[in-house]
Amino acid sequence: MDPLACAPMGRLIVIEGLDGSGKRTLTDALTKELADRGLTATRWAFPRYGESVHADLITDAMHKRLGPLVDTVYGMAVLYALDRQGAAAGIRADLERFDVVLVDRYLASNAAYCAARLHEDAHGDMVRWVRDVELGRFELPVPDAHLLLRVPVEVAAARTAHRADTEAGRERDSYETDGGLQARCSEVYEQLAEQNWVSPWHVVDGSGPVDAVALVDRILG
Ligand SMILES: Cc1cn([C@H]2C[C@H](O)[C@@H](COP(=O)(O)O)O2)c(=O)[nH]c1=O
Repeated sequence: MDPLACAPMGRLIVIEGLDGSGKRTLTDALTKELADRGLTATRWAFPRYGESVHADLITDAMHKRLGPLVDTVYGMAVLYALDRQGAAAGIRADLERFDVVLVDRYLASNAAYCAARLHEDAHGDMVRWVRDVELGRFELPVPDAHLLLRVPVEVAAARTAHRADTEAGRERDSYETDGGLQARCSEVYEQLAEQNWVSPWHVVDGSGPVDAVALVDRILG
């Protein structure tokens, strides 16, 4: 074997969608389907609650624990980006060890949610900023593909409300209770998918069960 040949890198697949779109369930189904095909997979989720100081600061802001202080879109965008920067080396290492690395929310969440909190005129600048900072300056591993779980905003909202009622300690955060934000966010996601922002996007209907077999076929080509 050529000693200079590089080991093949795993694929970095990002799962995106509104709060309540079913990202966790889809990630579980993909993990199982990949294992059934004899492929190794691991997973990450952002923000890294309980694992990074940046995620702790995000939680304070999301649950309105800042008192008279205000969170700003820019401040939040930086915190989310720093949370990911702290994970970059770990993700890179996983890409060398696993066939597939599944990520539940990545920089596209920052682009979609932060843009959705700004006037439409500023959306382009926000989306560019996220890409330049996270992939450019922070050098995060670049995704090979994005999966966007498309669900009507009302369906996603009903799911997060149900989760808050039935799961202990799963109180809805300030983004989840803001229907206007979720609706604008959904629009930005559609634009990112349309542009194949950063990598190819696959749109998946998340209102019912997802066919993981067909989806893995699509992703792996
Ligand atoms: C990962 C990430 C999440 N978010 C938002 C989306 C969610 O409403 C919220 C928390 O994510 P979660 O509900 O999936 O735990 O943070 C961003 O605004 N930027 C990011 O980079």
